[in-house]
Amino acid sequence: MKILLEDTIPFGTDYLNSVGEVETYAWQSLVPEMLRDVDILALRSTTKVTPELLISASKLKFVTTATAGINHLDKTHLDSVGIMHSSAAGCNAVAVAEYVLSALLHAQKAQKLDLYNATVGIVGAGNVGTALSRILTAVGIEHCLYDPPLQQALAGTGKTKHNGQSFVDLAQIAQCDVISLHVPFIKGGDYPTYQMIDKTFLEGLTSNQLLINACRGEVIDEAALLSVLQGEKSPTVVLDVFDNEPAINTALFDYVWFVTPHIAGHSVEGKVRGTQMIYEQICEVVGTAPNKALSDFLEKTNPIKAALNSPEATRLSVDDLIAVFHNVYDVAIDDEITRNAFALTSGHDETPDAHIANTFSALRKQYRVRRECSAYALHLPQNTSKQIQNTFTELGFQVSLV
Ligand SMILES: NC(=O)c1ccc[n+]([C@@H]2O[C@H](COP(=O)([O-])OP(=O)(O)OC[C@H]3O[C@@H](n4cnc5c(N)ncnc54)[C@H](O)[C@@H]3O)[C@@H](O)[C@H]2O)c1
Ligand SMILES: O=C(O)[C@H](O)[C@H](O)COP(=O)(O)O
Repeated sequence: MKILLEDTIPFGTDYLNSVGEVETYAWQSLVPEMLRDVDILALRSTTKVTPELLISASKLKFVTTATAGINHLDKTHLDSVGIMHSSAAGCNAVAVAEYVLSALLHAQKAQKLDLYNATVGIVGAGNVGTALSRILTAVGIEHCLYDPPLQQALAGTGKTKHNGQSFVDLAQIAQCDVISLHVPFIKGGDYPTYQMIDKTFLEGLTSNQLLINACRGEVIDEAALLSVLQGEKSPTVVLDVFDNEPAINTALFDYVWFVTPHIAGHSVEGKVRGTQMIYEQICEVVGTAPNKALSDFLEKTNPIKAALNSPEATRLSVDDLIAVFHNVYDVAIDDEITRNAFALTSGHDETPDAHIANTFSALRKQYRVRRECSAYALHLPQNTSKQIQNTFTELGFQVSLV
């Protein structure tokens, strides 16, 4: 069984070399001829699986992506030619939720938000939306959900809430202090998401609101966003994703608070979990039992020793949360790296458009090592209250008192 893997899949060969004859291809080098004798193809989101790519793939029986998003797979075509397909649903949900938490903590620090009195509107309550809801519940931040397909599916089973949270409509989401987008990019059908955050929605926002997009750029009408951002009552905006990646519109950078190059889900855990998931799927297709685990591939981290200002309080203070959590992930670091990379305009011989696309892609490919809360042992003072210990445990830390 020949398995062709994109070289962006961490530990792909280590996971799969006992399952079949593994070959890798360099990122962005895949052409139809390379698929002539391939049975299984595994890739990530920047490789588009189109009818043209598959023209010679007569043996191909399974395509899988080590990512949550699947809009790069032409599912209609795969179904029509009988090629099975799958994805790593939920692999990086926690990473994205941690990205959003970091943005919220910065908003509190910058006095853009009173976090413990704010409401977060989560658009899309799937794996990422649910992971974010869990984090917000752990920290005690009010939130609500907008997800008509899920709401309808749950209504069929007599449920009106998801994860204990209520559903609202899009008009109510538009009133929230924070709006965080976590839907797939879907064109057409009953619940399209293409530009669902449209001109009218954007023009209704005020300077007291924070809009975060870490799902897909196409979900926002980006031209309308730029025009609103250039206006008087522009909301604060955090963008991890853009229209037309990697050839993005960098004019947005001057108006957006934090910009990052589509890395919200790029924790080590998020990526390796993706590999673990596609490994298990491929084992099933091949008919072999998986015998490798995530823990075989994840290295240990150094512990974090937290000196809390108010360890005995019954509620974790935002300052103490910031002091601990920004050891794990700080979106401002990625914003700075991104802006610095795009600021280097000389020393290359590319056209401006090619320079933007290459810079965006390079930032993603060379992304730093970033771990999730679950990778860290957190040492708290002996007098830390049970409530604060629980909050950190629910955030994923391995908590102990020292
Ligand atoms: N920036 C990143 O690094 C990153 C990482 C992971 C995922 N993503 C993106 O985020 C998306 C969501 O990820 P996920 O893992 O939660 O996916 P998911 O499939 O688990 O959840 C998506 C949710 O959106 C809901 N939904 C679909 N259409 C909707 C609509 N019109 N209005 C409201 N809700 C709708 C679905 O019912 C579902 O509950 C992915 O498809 C991917 O494009 C980005
Ligand atoms: O859909 C996803 O899982 C995310 O957008 C993910 O970050 C994509 O990562 P990529 O394949 O582009 O490295």
